[in-house]
Amino acid sequence: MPFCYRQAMPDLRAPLRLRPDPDGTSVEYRWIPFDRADPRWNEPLVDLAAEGLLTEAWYARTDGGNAPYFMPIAGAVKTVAARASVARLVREADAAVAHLGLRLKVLDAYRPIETQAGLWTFFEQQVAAERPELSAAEQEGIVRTFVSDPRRFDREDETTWPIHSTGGSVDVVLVDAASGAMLDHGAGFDEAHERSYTDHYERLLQRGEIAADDTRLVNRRILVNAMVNVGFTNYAYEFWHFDWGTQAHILTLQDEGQAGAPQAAWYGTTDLPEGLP
Ligand SMILES: C[C@@H](N)C(=O)N[C@H](C)C(=O)O
Repeated sequence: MPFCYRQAMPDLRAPLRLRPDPDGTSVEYRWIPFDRADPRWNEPLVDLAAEGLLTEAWYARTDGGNAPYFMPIAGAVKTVAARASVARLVREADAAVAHLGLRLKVLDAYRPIETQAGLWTFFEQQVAAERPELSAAEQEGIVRTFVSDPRRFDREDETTWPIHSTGGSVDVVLVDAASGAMLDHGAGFDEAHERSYTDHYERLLQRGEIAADDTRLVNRRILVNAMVNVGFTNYAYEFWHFDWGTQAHILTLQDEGQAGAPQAAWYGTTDLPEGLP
């Protein structure tokens, strides 16, 4: 049974947790240890589409429709794959939004290092072009907020493993079940802007700048509450990013001060099995 405060009938429209440090950026998870004795350590990656989930391999798209990239990212895989238990939990979250006429759609999960490097380069170039007044260190701080750093990756060094290379991280959005159209979450997927911070619209509501029924606020609440209720943690700077079993998952549980939370991650870096393109 995964560690979580699962509610039988969660209020999917409940307000979201606010980041404790609204000025902080990015999360340093690499010092969280791994438990290689955990039975889930060797759990296989599975194709999420074959598991009945809606998927769209955003980074592999060749039709130019994958903003903010508008082109495929190097090494992107066509299969949206995640660890078997992660697939099961996403299915549970998907079922929890069905009564609202909604589905979850997974845009990325397991990610090869080459793709992680391609994303890092994209954000480096974007931030440099948009924020030339910032120092190189300040620019890197923004890049780190939106992408895990792949540059020191070493299979033998567990402090260098980007979370998406473990199959325990998933990037998820809500879509209308009938039309398949992506809902308005108030920011685009992978949009490097404060609008993407999960609590952005909660803060606007607190300041009286939006109404309590604002679609962007409500959609974001439904997505995050559905995923968190089955055991995922959300990355505070990306409304779409969720973890289970990764170093970021453990770090977030610790930051939230959850008593009895696991102390070590159970998914390490892995490879796509042969047969999954
Ligand atoms: C690039 C974005 N979709 C993402 O996955 N960011 C997280 C923080 C990561 O790269 O680990």
